[in-house]
Amino acid sequence: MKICIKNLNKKYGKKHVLDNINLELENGMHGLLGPNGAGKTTLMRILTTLLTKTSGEITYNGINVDNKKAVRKIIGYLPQEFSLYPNMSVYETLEYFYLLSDIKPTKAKVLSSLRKVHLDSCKKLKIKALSGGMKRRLGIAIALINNPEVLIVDEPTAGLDPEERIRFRNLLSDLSKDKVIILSTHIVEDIALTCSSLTVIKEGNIKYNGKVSDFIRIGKGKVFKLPVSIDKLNEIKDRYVIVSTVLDEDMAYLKIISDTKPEGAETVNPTLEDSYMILMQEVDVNVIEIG
Ligand SMILES: Nc1ncnc2c1ncn2[C@@H]1O[C@H](COP(=O)(O)OP(=O)(O)OP(=O)(O)O)[C@@H](O)[C@H]1O
Repeated sequence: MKICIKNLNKKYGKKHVLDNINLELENGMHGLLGPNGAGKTTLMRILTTLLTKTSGEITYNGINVDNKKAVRKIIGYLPQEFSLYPNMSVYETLEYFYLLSDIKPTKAKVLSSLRKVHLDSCKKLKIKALSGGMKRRLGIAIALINNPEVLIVDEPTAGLDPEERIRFRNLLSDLSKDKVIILSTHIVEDIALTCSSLTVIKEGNIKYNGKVSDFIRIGKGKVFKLPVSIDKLNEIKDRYVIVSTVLDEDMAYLKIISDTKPEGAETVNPTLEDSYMILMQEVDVNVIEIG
């Protein structure tokens, strides 16, 4: 599968929300990252045919996005919010969505769908008894009913506990072998651990598109560990972008971003988050107190 996006624009009235987006996406896990209001959901909703573009062209192996009926057959979408009937069981819910998709829900098909998302042992549970992670895995099973070649997931791990996040990430990685998966998230770690390529959007413009490994190199030679005494902290805050602060007695152990190496600092390998911070030039101080 190859998705080609050419000169895509979306305006709400005079507001230019997507500004001449050009992208090519192939099979594998593709991350979509950007601050609130960057245009990620708008882009995903246009890709799923739920929203019409203002101008530009999108094709899926040559099939134009304007051909909604054909495109909907090849796309599965897990939106940020979705509702299910609380008193239906997991099995009944999936059966119901099979019917909505005009596919006969044989027992073998429904059970195979549940197995894919590791919910076969919970088939009798009512929706209201599911955890957030189980509900989202069921959402994936629903999105996969048509065996889509493209799967688009919006913030799937927000609010999940670490165990469910890991399980969900592994599920997406397994599915990405023969699909294009577009994963939009604010959780940079999810992208670092699952995606091979990445698009960063800010204010409707693409700031980066390419391999995750190349993106991380943006931060090479610009990220440092710097121990300072707590009384010098304010002075340092004015001079550098601080990505994390660990306080221990009268010392602060900082991770900072700087174009040049400050005195007393140690150069460290950048993470995806550090490189993202450099690209965005936004400060998000993370204070962990010890003792
Ligand atoms: N229906 C609408 N009418 C007018 N403006 C809209 C509409 N939907 C979204 N916007 C605006 O478009 C911009 C992009 O919104 P979008 O939801 O695509 O961003 P996002 O990157 O998904 O943000 P978030 O990470 O917060 O979900 C925002 O400025 C938003 O206010």
